[in-house]
This record gives sequence, structure tokens and C-alpha cells, in this order.
Amino acid sequence: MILRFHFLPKRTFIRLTSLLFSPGKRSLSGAPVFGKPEKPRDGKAALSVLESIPREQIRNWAVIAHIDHGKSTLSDCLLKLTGVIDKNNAKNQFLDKLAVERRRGITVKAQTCSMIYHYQNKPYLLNLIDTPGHVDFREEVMHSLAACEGCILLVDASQGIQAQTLSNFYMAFAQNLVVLPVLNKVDLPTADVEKTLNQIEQTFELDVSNTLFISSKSGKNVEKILPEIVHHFPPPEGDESKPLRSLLIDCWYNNYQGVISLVRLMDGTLKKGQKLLSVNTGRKYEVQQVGIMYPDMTETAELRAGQVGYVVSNMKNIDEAIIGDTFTTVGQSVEPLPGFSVPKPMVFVGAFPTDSSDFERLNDCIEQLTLNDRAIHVEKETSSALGMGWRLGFLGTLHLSVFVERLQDEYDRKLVITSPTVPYLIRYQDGKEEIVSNPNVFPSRRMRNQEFFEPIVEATVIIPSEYLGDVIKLCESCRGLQSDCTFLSETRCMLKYHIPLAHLVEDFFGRLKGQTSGYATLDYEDAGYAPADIVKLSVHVNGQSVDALCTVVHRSLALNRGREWIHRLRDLLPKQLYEVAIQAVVESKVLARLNIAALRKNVTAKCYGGDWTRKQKLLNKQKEGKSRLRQSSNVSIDKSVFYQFMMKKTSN
Ligand SMILES: Nc1nc2c(ncn2[C@@H]2O[C@H](COP(=O)(O)OP(=O)(O)OP(=O)(O)O)[C@@H](O)[C@H]2O)c(=O)[nH]1
Repeated sequence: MILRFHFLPKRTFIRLTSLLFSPGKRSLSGAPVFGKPEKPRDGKAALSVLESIPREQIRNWAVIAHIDHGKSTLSDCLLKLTGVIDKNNAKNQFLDKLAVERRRGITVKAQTCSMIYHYQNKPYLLNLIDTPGHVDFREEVMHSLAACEGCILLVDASQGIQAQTLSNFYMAFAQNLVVLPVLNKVDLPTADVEKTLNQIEQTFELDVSNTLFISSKSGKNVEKILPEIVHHFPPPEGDESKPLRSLLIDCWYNNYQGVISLVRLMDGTLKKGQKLLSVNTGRKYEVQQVGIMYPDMTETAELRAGQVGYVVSNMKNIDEAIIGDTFTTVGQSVEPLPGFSVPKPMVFVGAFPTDSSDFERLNDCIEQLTLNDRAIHVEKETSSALGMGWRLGFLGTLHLSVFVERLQDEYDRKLVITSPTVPYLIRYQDGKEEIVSNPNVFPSRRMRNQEFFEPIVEATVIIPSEYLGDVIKLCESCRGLQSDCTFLSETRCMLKYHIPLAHLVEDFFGRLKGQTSGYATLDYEDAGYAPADIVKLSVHVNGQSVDALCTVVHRSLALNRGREWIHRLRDLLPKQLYEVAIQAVVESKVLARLNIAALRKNVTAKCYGGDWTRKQKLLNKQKEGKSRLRQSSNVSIDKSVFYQFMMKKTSN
């Protein structure tokens, strides 16, 4: 985490100097006196005041929290309070628009929604961004925060600070935002307000004297958040009279309107008919519609400096929309905004249709899905075992499973997905480096002039202290190196480990939850590459390598993994007319082998009595035939075998 010292937050509740060098508390500058909030004007009627709202009455803010601490429920509550959605609307998690988000109760995509809030006789435009909590979608949170001046740090009072509370707080801190802590779920009998407040105070050195205790579920105290937002979050900076400078923070694809961009205007104004210029690509576009999300796309006459809203232009190809790009008006030259780093896919799989004739249709479905999830990396791939397919790259395993579910939900299509792998780095003698994300192209043996590296992450685990020993054992069994162990309180502990990403991908979190009765929380961030003794593990059936069952593992795991895979395959492969050998092979050496016995046919059945040499002759003939068959045939493995093979989880 890089803390930028040069733009210290004057307005934030935290002072970096005190956070780093002194144990002292900060104080809130003057506790505000809140008046009674006014009754909202419901629905679109509230928008009649939009044009009269000056920049000083705009607030751009996000809700950040650990997974399931109640961000989306709070957002729902606020939208109802301000009349954006009907109070009687029974739909929960209104801003979670994807079926998979609603079914799993997780936010995958950050969503923006504007509200008009009347307070002390003034209308305020509050632009809320509901962010995802899961670590895979960290970049989404980062991009969302770039459009904000403040954020609500929501903490579940029954769970206290968890791994993503920490990482999200530091993200907001690095972006110089005002952070307003709010305790949620105070209705739960297990809520421990006092303890959670202490944790917030000690861990983040935030002033907690005015912290709100709310229940997003029952609505208790939620209305008190709105005046706090008005008072504590600063209005956006910007100048309407300057040339347009807008930051592209998100985009999505609509089959009728093409690419729709979500922008934050830093300076200037944006309206229909304006000619736009992308500072990054130099391409020009014409604005066809602008508006705000209220809660869906709602057209407005213009967008002004400080506002967050959507733009429909004649951009048809989503690849032209680079998140973090700066847009200005044609003819103007402006300094580009800092932009964002491009999220790197960290988990790769091969994906193949269960029925080969479905390839074209599935290709269209994947293209459609990736239009609105550009973090997915797609490349065509051909496997001799599974035919034509794709190599897909994802931000993490949750991202992968969300993609698979969306494919099933939205297009009713299934895929055979190969075992996930991470991108390895090979350095050659001449200093050239290559990232390899497909195990089939990984060298079968290391040449003298090659060095292999594996991706490492810094994992932060928060656990009740009684599980400390078990979790240390687990991390060490995953080749983890401890970098920190801090007691957050008498009963809770934070561990930091450098762990190979390959272990995290293989259900580390599931095992961690299992070891800690579900109490552990995990966050991680990229920590670069480290040299590693990694090898390509292949599975051979009847002497032929099966490319769909090839993987790259650390040498210390190769034997166990190889044994497990050949056992799993033996249980699934049907018997052949001849004996079939299944082998796990590393660097041309067979590590483990199993045989599948041949189908037996009693060729001597018709010989009643008679000379034994006749029977022997028949048996020898059968043996010769089987041997010839084994040498000349490839065992053809049905796709359903691969499907079942991949559905079983690898243990270690
Ligand atoms: N008892 C109680 N439950 C709550 C409260 N707020 C949220 N919940 C429940 O907590 C669960 C998670 O709530 P969400 O709003 O989906 O949490 P989230 O932080 O948006 O989750 P992610 O987007 O996956 O990170 C849901 O079952 C909510 O009903 C609360 O104040 N009290």
C-alpha cells in the first residue's frame, strides 16, 4: 500500500502524522448541529431542482466495507429515504443488478445512484457508489473511490474490523478521502458496539465520538447518515467555466445504445451534441445523451463540474473505452488525469464447450459477457482432448465462478473448465522474460539458461486468537512466509503472510474457514514474483499425454497431486478392451502409475473339455490382439469424464 504523503488530507478525520508517529487521537473539527431532515419529494419529481443545485451542494461518496457488512442494504435504505425508490419496494439489494449478485447476496459490480436530499431548505445532490467487498473486485473499489471526496466505512458491530475493512480503509486513505465510520447491525444480539468502536479507534486512529450506530435492516438511525454526509464530506472541486475534463470511471455495453460511460466531471460541462475527444486514444465522439443514475439512466439537460453521470455517445466498440481515460471537448487541450492501472488477470483456465457443435454459439455468449466485464482475458485455444475452446483469465476464483454462473444464468450454457493456474514467469539467459499462463506451453524441463518465478501475494488474515496456531500451520503448509503478527485486541489477531498465489487459488480460503469455524477473514494483494522450483505435471493415458490434464505445480506437490489425479481419472475412465496405464509424469519421469484392467471376455467359453493346448492358443491370440490394440489406439476420453474430473476439488 503506497501512502502518498504529499497530499495530506486537511479535511479527513485522520492525520497521517498522528497515524504514523503518535498514539494520540484526532478530533473532529466542530461537531455540527443537525437540523431535522426534510421529507423527500418522491420519484422523478425530485429532479426538478437538479439544475439549480450548485457545486457546493454536491457530495460524491462511496460505501466501503468488508464482505456482507451491509453496504447494499444500507444503500437500499438510503435510496428509500430519499425517495429514489419506493418505500414499499420489496426488492432487496436494489443496486445489485446481476442475477448472480442477487442469488449469492454479493456485489460484483460497483453501482452508482444519485439522490436529491433536502436539508435546511437546500437541495443536495448526493451521488452514492455501492462498492463490492470481495478482494477480487478491489480495482472496482479503487476506481469508484477516485470519483469521490468521502466514504462511509461500514463496520458490522457483531464482527468488528475484518480483512477488507482494513484494505478498503487504506485505499480510501491513500486517495485522500474523508472517512466516516458507521457501525451497522446494532440490532443483532451479538453486536458489541463498545468493542468495535475501540477497534476502529485503535486501528485507524479515527475519531469515533460521533460515530453512528445503525441497523440497515430495520432502518434504525439510517436517516442520521444523510446530514453527516452533507456536513463532513466536502463538495467536489472543479470549475464549470474551464474546458471539459472528465474521468471515465466505468462503462458498460447496451445493445441499442452502444457503449455507455460513467464519468466524473472535474471541470467544464457536458451536454448533448458536444464533440468529445479521448485524450488517450485521440478518437472523437459526439454526445447523444447525458444523465444521472436515478436509480436507472435518467436523462438530464447537462452534467456539470463535480457531478457523476452517464454519457451515451457514438462509441460503438467497448475496447475504445479505457477506464481512467480523460475526455475533453474537441479543439481543447487539457492535462490528462492520472488514470488507473489496468487490472491483471491472476487466475487462468481452459474452457471448452461440453458439446463441440456449440462452439460458435458459446463464443458469442462469451463475447457478450466480456463486453461488460472487461477484466476477463479471452484467447482462443485448441486442445487435442477437448477440441476448440478458450483460455480465460480472471481476477480471482470468485470472479471465475461468477462468470461461469452468469453464462449459465443468462445464456443457459455450460463449460468444461480445466484446473485453474496462475501466470508464471520465465526468465531466459539473455534477460528476456515471458509470462506463461497456459500449462501446455510451460517447458517440460528447465534448461540451464532458464529461471522460473511464481506470483506471490501478501495475505492478511484476521482471526480470533485461539486459532492462531492452526492458521500458522496452514499458512506454512502453503509455503507461506510470515511478515507480521499483530494482536488487534486481546482476542483477535492479524497475521500477514507472503504466500504463493497458486495456493490461494486452490481453496486456501475454504481451508482457512474450515480451520477457524468460519471466523477468519482474508484479504490479499499482489506482492510480485519470487523464484520457485516449479514443474510441469502431465497425465499420460496409454502413453499419450492428455493436454487438458496438464498443470504447473511446485516440485514438492507434484507427487501428491499426480497420485490424486491418476486415482481420480481411474475412477472415471471406462474400461477398454486392453489394459490401460495412467501415469503422472514430471520431466519425462513417471512419478506414479495405475492400471485400468482390460474388459474380460472368456474366449475359451465354447471349448468344452478337449485339449488344453487349444484353450492356450485362444488365450495367446487374445493377448496378442489386445497388445496390438493397445499399441495402435489412443484412448478416447469422453468430455463428460473431464467435466466430472474438474468438478472434484483438488486437496492440498
Ligand atoms: N441483522 C442485520 N442484518 C443486516 C443488516 N444490514 C445488512 N444485513 C444483512 O447482512 C447480509 C449482507 O448484507 P449486504 O447488504 O448484501 O452486504 P454487502 O456488504 O453489500 O455484501 P457484499 O456486497 O457481498 O460485500 C444480508 O443478509 C443483510 O440482510 C443489519 O443492520 N442488521
